[in-house]
Amino acid sequence: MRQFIAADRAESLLAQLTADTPWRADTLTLFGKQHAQPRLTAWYGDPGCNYSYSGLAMRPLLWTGLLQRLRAEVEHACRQQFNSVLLNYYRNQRDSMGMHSDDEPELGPAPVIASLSLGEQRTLKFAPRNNPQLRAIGLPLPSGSLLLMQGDTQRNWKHGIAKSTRPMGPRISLTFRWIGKPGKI
Ligand SMILES: O=C(O)CCC(=O)C(=O)O
Ligand SMILES: [Fe+2]
Repeated sequence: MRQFIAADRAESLLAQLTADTPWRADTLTLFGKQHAQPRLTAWYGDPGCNYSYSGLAMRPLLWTGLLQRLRAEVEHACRQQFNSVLLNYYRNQRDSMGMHSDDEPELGPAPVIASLSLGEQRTLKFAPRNNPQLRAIGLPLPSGSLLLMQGDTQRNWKHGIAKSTRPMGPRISLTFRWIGKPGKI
């Protein structure tokens, strides 16, 4: 994790993306039950980068100029290509992300995910999946930071963002991914 963009640029990106993104409020089906997703999302990618999780199939929106510029900067910093990005919008302290691993088959055996944080600092909790000797850790993600998850991170850990009782402002995360095209995984 490292500081990637300056605080004032992060603030203006937050404002721009909040206003200009066609945010979705989705309902997930988990074990046959319907749940409103506790945050808003938007999925962008190259044509054909379809992604599905928790019973939700998502077709990508076409890249905007702004997101393409950010993708190029993140690719340069990570020396890694990304063909899609999932945006998460946490409106306040009541929005959250349940504990999960990004281990869908589309992402391949060792997913590389670069996550850019804008706005309110939230803590990404990591909990071990199958090694009881490992302890959960909390990673605070300041505005403008870039987190790279790769290798066995998804295999060995779950991660998520808990609700808070402390009032919090909005946060957007941009999670850049590589989705294997059918037949190329
Ligand atoms: O908002 C975050 O930092 C976490 C996002 C995440 O885990 C995901 O999009 O899979
Ligand atoms: Fe994730």
